[in-house]
Amino acid sequence: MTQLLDRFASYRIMSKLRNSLRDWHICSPPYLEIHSSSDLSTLQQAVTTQDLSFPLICKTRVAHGSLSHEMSLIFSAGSLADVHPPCVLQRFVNHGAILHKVFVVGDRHFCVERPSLKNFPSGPSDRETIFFNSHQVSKPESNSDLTELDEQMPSLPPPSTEAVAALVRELRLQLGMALFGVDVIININTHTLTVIDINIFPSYEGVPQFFSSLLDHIQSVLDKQTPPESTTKTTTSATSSPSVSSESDYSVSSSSLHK
Ligand SMILES: O=P(O)(O)O[C@H]1[C@H](O)[C@@H](OP(=O)(O)O)[C@H](OP(=O)(O)O)[C@@H](OP(=O)(O)O)[C@H]1O
Ligand SMILES: Nc1ncnc2c1ncn2[C@@H]1O[C@H](COP(=O)(O)OP(=O)(O)O)[C@@H](O)[C@H]1O
Ligand SMILES: [Mg+2]
Repeated sequence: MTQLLDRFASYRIMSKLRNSLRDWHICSPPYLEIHSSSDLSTLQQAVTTQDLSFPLICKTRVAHGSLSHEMSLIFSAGSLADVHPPCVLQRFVNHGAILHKVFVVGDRHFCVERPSLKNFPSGPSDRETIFFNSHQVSKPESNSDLTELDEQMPSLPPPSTEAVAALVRELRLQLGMALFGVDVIININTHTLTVIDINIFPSYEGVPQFFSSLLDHIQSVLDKQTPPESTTKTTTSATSSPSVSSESDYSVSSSSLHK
């Protein structure tokens, strides 16, 4: 669970998805971990070596808390002086300003559309670094110049239902969690489903079925935990089992309920 608090850890999980989900053409953008401050030329060299093309999006290593949503868009090698380690530099992927939030509750998941960053021309440019807070661009009510497309573009296909289901199945296994969120975008050029973020405590905003799904999930956890003999002794034992408090799935759901 703690791995999702650290973008270095969660991005390693994300980058392995390309192999495990090869048949579904799911990927995550290439990125570079910046552990500590170094001189500009070393950083520029690292970016070139990793074949990271501009623009780049820079995000803090820490993935939760108010400061973790402060990020920047960097358009040239000279502007790499604007990064503040520890952080990740990730290739910016044009996606038509649409974010798909996938909210997972046990065996079920729900997709909700959100606003997102607009497209930017590929390749380096002399544009100044743009500093922004992700809550300005990807909350349901976000209304920012950064999410207004500068050009008309054909609408993108929604993410494939089967590919999203495969992604959720794989992440559930890898994370060993039943309550989490995944942010995905569709690359406007390749239509590839691209994973950009995994969230430990998503809001489930826009999912009216959340509470009933959560109850179903808790019930299924309890059903799996109840020893077979006790089910025959009393019909109420499944809902009163005290052992549930040590179940990690339940701890997570409990925290989510308190958000
Ligand atoms: O990192 P912390 O400070 O815990 O902030 C969280 C994350 O930003 C969540 O996802 P993301 O990182 O993708 O923005 C977000 O959920 P949603 O984006 O799903 O709404 C939560 O929104 P609220 O639960 O609404 O506060 C927000 O509290
Ligand atoms: N690689 C990327 N390419 C394009 N847009 C991105 C990329 N990564 C993030 N974004 C945009 O930035 C927003 C915040 O990034 P995200 O990694 O989800 O951070 P947070 O933890 O703040 O939610 C996303 O909702 C999306 O609009
Ligand atoms: Mg996010």
